Amino acid sequence: MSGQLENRTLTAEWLRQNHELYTAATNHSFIKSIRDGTIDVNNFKHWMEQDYHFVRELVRFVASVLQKVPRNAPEHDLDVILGGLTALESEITWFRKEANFWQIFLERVTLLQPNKDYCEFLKELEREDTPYAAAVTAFWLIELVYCASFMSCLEEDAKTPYELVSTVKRWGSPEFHQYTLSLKKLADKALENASDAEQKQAQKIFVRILELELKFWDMAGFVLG
Ligand SMILES: Cc1ncc(CNC=O)c(N)n1
Repeated sequence: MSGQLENRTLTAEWLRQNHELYTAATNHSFIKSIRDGTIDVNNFKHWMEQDYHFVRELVRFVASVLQKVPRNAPEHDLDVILGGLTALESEITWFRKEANFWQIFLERVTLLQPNKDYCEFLKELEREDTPYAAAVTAFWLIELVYCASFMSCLEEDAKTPYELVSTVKRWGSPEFHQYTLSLKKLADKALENASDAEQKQAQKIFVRILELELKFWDMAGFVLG
């Protein structure tokens, strides 16, 4: 019964409608190569240098979501977004530490086109004319793609290399999963209260995020030379 109710939410419906794209974004060959231990370390380093810069733009986006939380929302709603924002601070510290370990020079990275495109899209979402419902739905989905992807690398039969365990735990842990469920609740509540036009806008953004996540993995798993 509760399962049925859950599946009637807009986020669940959109996941069903876009099942193929969602699966492509969460079962990418890059992630599979981590899971089966065959990953080329250069691909991993390549992903990390690009992702660090993406996350810096993500901070600005999450700050914009925080500002859009309705003042009459329960205190808990703001706390969830604030928790997401503070987690990004330790994430940035973690990226720098990892970069040091892998001998990556983060300040020398050239942003590749798929990363630039994604960051540009985040900037659009940061604008005032992107309603809270669309923004919080986007935020949930951005986190969900990483969670669902990296969770698979922690399954019992996964052969994730030891050096990558801290990475996959960052996004694939049960705690991170719980956090994505909290975001999903915020998204569904906001979407329920949104106008038809706002729901349509959020749905478009939903599809765009999945496309951008997929292209981000494609970029990461491909190293020239
Ligand atoms: C491209 C991309 N999508 C989602 C995430 C996960 N959120 C925060 O770290 C990420 N790091 N990078």
